[in-house]
Amino acid sequence: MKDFWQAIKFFAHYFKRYKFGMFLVGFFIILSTYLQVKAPVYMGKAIQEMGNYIFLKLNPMTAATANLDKFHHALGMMLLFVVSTAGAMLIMGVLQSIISANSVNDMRTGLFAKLQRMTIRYFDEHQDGEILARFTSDLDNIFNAMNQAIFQLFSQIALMVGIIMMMFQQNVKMAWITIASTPLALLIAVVVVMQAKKYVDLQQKEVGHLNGYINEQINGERVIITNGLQSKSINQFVKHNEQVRSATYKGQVWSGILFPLMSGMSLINTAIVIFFGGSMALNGDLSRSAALGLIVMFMSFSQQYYQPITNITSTYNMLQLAVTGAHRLSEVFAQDDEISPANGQQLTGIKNEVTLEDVHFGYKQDKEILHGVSIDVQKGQMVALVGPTGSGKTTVMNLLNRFYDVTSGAVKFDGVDVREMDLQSLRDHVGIVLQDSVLFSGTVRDNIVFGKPDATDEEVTSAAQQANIHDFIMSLPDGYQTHVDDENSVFSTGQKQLLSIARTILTNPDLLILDEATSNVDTVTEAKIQKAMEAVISGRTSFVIAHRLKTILSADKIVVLKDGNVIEQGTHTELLSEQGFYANLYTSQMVFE
Ligand SMILES: Nc1ncnc2c1ncn2[C@@H]1O[C@H](COP(=O)(O)OP(=O)(O)OP(=O)(O)O)[C@@H](O)[C@H]1O
Repeated sequence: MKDFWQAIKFFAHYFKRYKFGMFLVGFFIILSTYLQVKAPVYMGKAIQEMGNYIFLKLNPMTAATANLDKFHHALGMMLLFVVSTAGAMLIMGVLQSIISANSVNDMRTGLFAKLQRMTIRYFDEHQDGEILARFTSDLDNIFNAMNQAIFQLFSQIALMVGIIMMMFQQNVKMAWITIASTPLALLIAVVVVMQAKKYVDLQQKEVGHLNGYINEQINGERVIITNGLQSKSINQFVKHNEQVRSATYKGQVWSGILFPLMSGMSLINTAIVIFFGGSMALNGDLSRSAALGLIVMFMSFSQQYYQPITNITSTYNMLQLAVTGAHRLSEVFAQDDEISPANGQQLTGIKNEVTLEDVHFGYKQDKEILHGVSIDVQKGQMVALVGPTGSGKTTVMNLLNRFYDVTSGAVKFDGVDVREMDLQSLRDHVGIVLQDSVLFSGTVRDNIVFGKPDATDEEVTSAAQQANIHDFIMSLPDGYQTHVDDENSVFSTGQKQLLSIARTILTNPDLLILDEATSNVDTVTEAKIQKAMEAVISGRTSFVIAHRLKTILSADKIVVLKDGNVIEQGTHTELLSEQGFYANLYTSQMVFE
């Protein structure tokens, strides 16, 4: 129920942007309902007038007075109402399509803009596929429901109320007869819908499992091929697929029986209406032609009356999916934005030093990762962070750029806490080269000038030369204009990092954070990365996460982290002479070199 109200609030938020359109939709719903329920009245009238005409014509005493004027009038009115109903519905359909398409467009833009404002924490805690699903399945479900169910719900409720009112206005007794079977129809509808929902939910769950399985298998294809696990993989897939088939089939059967059941109910109801209408005529309650007109009118009402129940119940699943989608999108919109302090201090550059002062931090409240880390780096110096996997090296980097905030202690630039700084100015002065560098779709040049779009060709070439990637770029068929994207790229992992280094050189950051890419890198590329790193680090305040110790021998300071504590600090020579953890690490690495 909470989800339901949240969905109402969510849709109201977007619909209120289209107040005039919504007003017009409301107007056309009422108009089309009125026209639709009034048409059977004229149909009954036409039949009654035709009956009157026939009775007058058959009687020689009155045959001369018989004419079809009233019949033609009633028939004309019926046609006018039927055509007008179709016209009103057409306009309503166009309006609701416009509102749906625009609202979903607003949602998509709002969602994307929201993602750009969110903290790194959100992206760390949610899988890519999960975030993507907000844009795909959730927005699709919302769009489908808007187009086919939400406005339909309003118009069908209006139609039901309209038919009931019109029936009671025309004949109270016949109205009671027509609606007498409503409780039974509702009971059938609820049972069928609940059963269908059970299997549609199951189907969604099974499709989720199947997609997860496919994803996992595609990612692990190398391991599968290497270990000859193809048949096992297929067998497992067949099992998942069978579960999807079984749930889909049952859901379809239950959803499918709703229409025949309701049509059957509607026909039985029509028979009851004819039976009671007929007996009213036979009992002489009404003239024969009036009774005939009434029967035709209520036959039409009876058929219309079951439409809303059938239509609302058959779109129930669609509405349910839209409520879930709206709930999920509301959750995303409720996430914290990155906070930049009001009137935060502008960072204009590093004059003296960058420091971490007794920093405690944990990604989750109950699990501290860094336990009082203090590091300082003087302007122009290079600090190397080393330590076993999981010791907290990347975490220190995350705090320097304020991806996360410390629990206690502080990260300071020239004595100013990063939490008091304008976030944009901080990020403008910090450059990051990640281990897994990303390429954006575009040309090679676009990828280098990412942080400085107005860079000249000379600047781009110079940055690529310093990063040792110029020659490779020139060997590509279109040079700097070669089109690349992350999935389908001609660049290896190491070359991507070189490109990323060129990108950073171009932005000329005051503080450089570099996570050395050493995995999957051949020795030639490794040597190139080493040279490129030297070029980008030279004279720049920098933090480097080093996996291969020989790349940081010249560091001004090496900080050794273990289990979130700084256990050693000093230059390479100092640490070697200490004969501690670093010395051991270095000696063991040299054995394998
Ligand atoms: N986003 C996160 N949420 C929760 N815990 C995290 C997150 N990122 C890292 N951790 C945990 O924090 C600890 C330190 O991780 P961190 O990535 O800083 O180590 P690292 O020294 O950089 O390791 P590696 O050399 O393997 O990259 C680990 O126990 C890790 O599981």
